[in-house]
Amino acid sequence: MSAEAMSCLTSISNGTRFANVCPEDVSFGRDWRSSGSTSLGLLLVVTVYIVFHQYKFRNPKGPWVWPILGNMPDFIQNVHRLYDWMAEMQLEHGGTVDLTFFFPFGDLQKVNTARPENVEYITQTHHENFIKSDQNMDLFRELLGHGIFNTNGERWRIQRKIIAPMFTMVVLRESTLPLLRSGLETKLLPIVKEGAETGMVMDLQQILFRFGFDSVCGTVLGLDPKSLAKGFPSVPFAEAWDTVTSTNQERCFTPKFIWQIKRALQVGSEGRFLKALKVVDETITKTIKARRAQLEQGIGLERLDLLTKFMKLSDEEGKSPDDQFLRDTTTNMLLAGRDTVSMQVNWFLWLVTQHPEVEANIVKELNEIKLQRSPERQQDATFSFVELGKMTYLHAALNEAARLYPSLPWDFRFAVEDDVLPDGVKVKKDQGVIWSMYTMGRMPELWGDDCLEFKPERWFDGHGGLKTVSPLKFSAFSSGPRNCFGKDLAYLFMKSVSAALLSQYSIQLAPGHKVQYALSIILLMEKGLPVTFHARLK
Ligand code: HEM
Repeated sequence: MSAEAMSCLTSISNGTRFANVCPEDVSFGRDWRSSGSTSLGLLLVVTVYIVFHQYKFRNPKGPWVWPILGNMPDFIQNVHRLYDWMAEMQLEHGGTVDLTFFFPFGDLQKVNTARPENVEYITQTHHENFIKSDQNMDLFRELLGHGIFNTNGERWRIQRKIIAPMFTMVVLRESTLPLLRSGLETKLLPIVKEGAETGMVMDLQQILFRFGFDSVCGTVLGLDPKSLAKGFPSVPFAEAWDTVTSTNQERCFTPKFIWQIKRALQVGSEGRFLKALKVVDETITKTIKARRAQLEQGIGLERLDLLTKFMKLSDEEGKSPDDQFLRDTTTNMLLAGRDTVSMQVNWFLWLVTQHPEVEANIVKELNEIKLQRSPERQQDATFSFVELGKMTYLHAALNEAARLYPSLPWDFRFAVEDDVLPDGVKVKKDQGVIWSMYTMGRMPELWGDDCLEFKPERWFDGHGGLKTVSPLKFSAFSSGPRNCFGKDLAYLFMKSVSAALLSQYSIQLAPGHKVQYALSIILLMEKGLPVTFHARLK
């Protein structure tokens, strides 16, 4: 190296401007100047882009929107506590936030609200502008077909008209409850009894999932998959159903182009989805065909399951529903009724393990109801329809659990046209709008400063009855024309199961276990609910 070059390097290391020190080293100086101006230019472009981006996508209602990444960095950081993160942001920004995911790859910009007046606008007064769009239907079409959850307009209206009358109190009392009581006596209680006698730790979430699946299959298809049995057997239909629902849910948290590539290549979760869907479809189609053949021979006309009832329907021209309608409707009913109720009971029983005073009140109420029984019915492990109606405290406690841990924490629609929500937030055509039942149950302005506490007493009207609360405040079952018409069935299930268990057993959470929800459309517990059962003294 020349002496001049050496002196140059020394100057650099001394921090002197080497263009002055080495006037002869022209090429070195020119390189530096051109790469310096390139860097400056680049910096300027990036700065202008960021300023423009922040101006165009400025987000007064939500976290900082990163160029390219949108809100993905915050999302990834908070994904393990998604619903609480959302609740914190919504409360901080007056109830509504804007979030943008994968901005450059598609329309994943969402308005997230928890304001009751917005929910009323979306689900009731302007529900025709907020629909289940093609984007929504693409996610679920293979599983739900054109069933009630996955349709709009006339097709939805007709299904609602056909299905809703099948959920009357008479039907629940005459058809659903006997099936439920028999399942409790022959399946769930014997498993729990064995667990209590051996003192083993059992996953209550798993037990409830299996019991929920068998019950809903009985109610909807008139089929008993026997998934809740000693040793928790592997049942292909039950396992396929679990796989189908969990992998289908993954799509909701994955950019469309990614799941569509996986779907085309049939790999990963999409590969598992397709395999499991085949098992589900085959089982349901086989059941439909077998039932139709039986009914045509006049066999089983008295059956009480929904499938048989649908098959017996006929329109003005005497036509009964075709196999595709039956397949889609029964799949939608399985989805509606299984995880929702099982998980609602799961969260409720966990809360009871954490609140001995609530447990004591429930047990007192159940004992008082049992005392009114005739002597020959004293030992019945399950409760009658009339008895379930008397369980006011249990009902209040279940409401309270659904307020804090609604089994559907969010719901969403897409805007047909540009719109403005009552709180002034603009929604663009085709944009997604989410409303959060999880946040609504935790808003001090709706429930008071003690809103995070589990207090069944808040549901009482002061005269021994339960308060009537607007679905825009207690939103777990949604509101408006697309509200949940399975609500009475859900309470029948939740009360029957909880009363049968709590009247006989106290439940204790396994020591050291921390309950945390999973990232899922239905609020599940990430690592189940390990508990022990302890028989109550008679
Ligand atoms: C604790 C249990 C339950 C909860 C928290 C719940 C909650 C909900 C919610 C939030 C919706 C609105 C969904 C949407 O906008 O797409 C809904 C709709 C619906 N639910 Fe439930 N549900 C429960 C149990 C049930 C049960 C047991 C059934 C019957 C088997 C049922 C049948 C339905 C149906 C058919 C709809 C669609 C209504 C429509 O789109 O017109 N639900 N439910």
